Amino acid sequence: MRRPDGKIVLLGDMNVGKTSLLQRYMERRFPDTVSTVGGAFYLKQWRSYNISIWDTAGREQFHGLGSMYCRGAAAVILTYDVNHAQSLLELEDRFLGLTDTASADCLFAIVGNKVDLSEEGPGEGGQEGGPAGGGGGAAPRLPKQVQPEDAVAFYKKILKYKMLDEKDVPAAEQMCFETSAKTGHNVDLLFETLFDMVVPVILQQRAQGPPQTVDIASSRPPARTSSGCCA
Ligand SMILES: Nc1nc2c(ncn2[C@@H]2O[C@H](COP(=O)(O)OP(=O)(O)OP(=O)(O)O)[C@@H](O)[C@H]2O)c(=O)[nH]1
Ligand SMILES: [Mg+2]
Repeated sequence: MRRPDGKIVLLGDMNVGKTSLLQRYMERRFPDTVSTVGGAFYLKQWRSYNISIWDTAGREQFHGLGSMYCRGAAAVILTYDVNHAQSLLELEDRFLGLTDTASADCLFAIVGNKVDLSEEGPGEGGQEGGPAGGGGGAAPRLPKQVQPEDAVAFYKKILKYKMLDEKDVPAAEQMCFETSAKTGHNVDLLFETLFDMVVPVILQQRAQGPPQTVDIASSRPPARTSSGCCA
């Protein structure tokens, strides 16, 4: 099996759409999901690099596994639901600490998912969304509870927590995304922006010594999603 050169990990509360985002990107569809048990990964070839993308369980009972999945990560995608303010608070309270095991150069992306459901968000109708409103059985729109500025403020808190200087890391505006796994809005942009950014981190990790990525040949994640999405 190909050995991954670098690792990206999705973290966030249950139900925010981590599995759906990954399936939208890797399989170009929005299937029904079941709450993830343990974790699962996909392998993505990007240029000449193999990047593993790990989906984790948001459920409290699997919380202890999070720091294991983050070990050596080149990037972490901290995911929340724009229509559910508590999911952003959970990132700070429960998930940020799990990233202590990530690479010292780890990049952080903050992703507000389910914008298709919010009153101000892009509607359904293809990869880049469509007209707002969406008739014909579309779910009723919800008041958006988290604004982009809230995500930017959280990004700045992360820099403080990691004791990083703003000028040494990508700007908050570059690392905060609003997505819809349902319509595909910004999903390619999110993953492909990160892939391009992790390549220098991978090169840096290589220069520092043996990779800290999980050896897929010998690792056994505790369980896979029932969608069986491991590549
Ligand atoms: N409308 C809408 N629904 C979404 C979106 N993303 C996910 N969902 C729905 O939200 C529910 C949870 O999605 P999952 O992808 O399973 O969430 P998760 O973050 O992986 O949850 P855990 O595995 O429990 O941590 C499912 O019913 C999805 O269909 C989105 O962008 N828009
Ligand atoms: Mg999941």
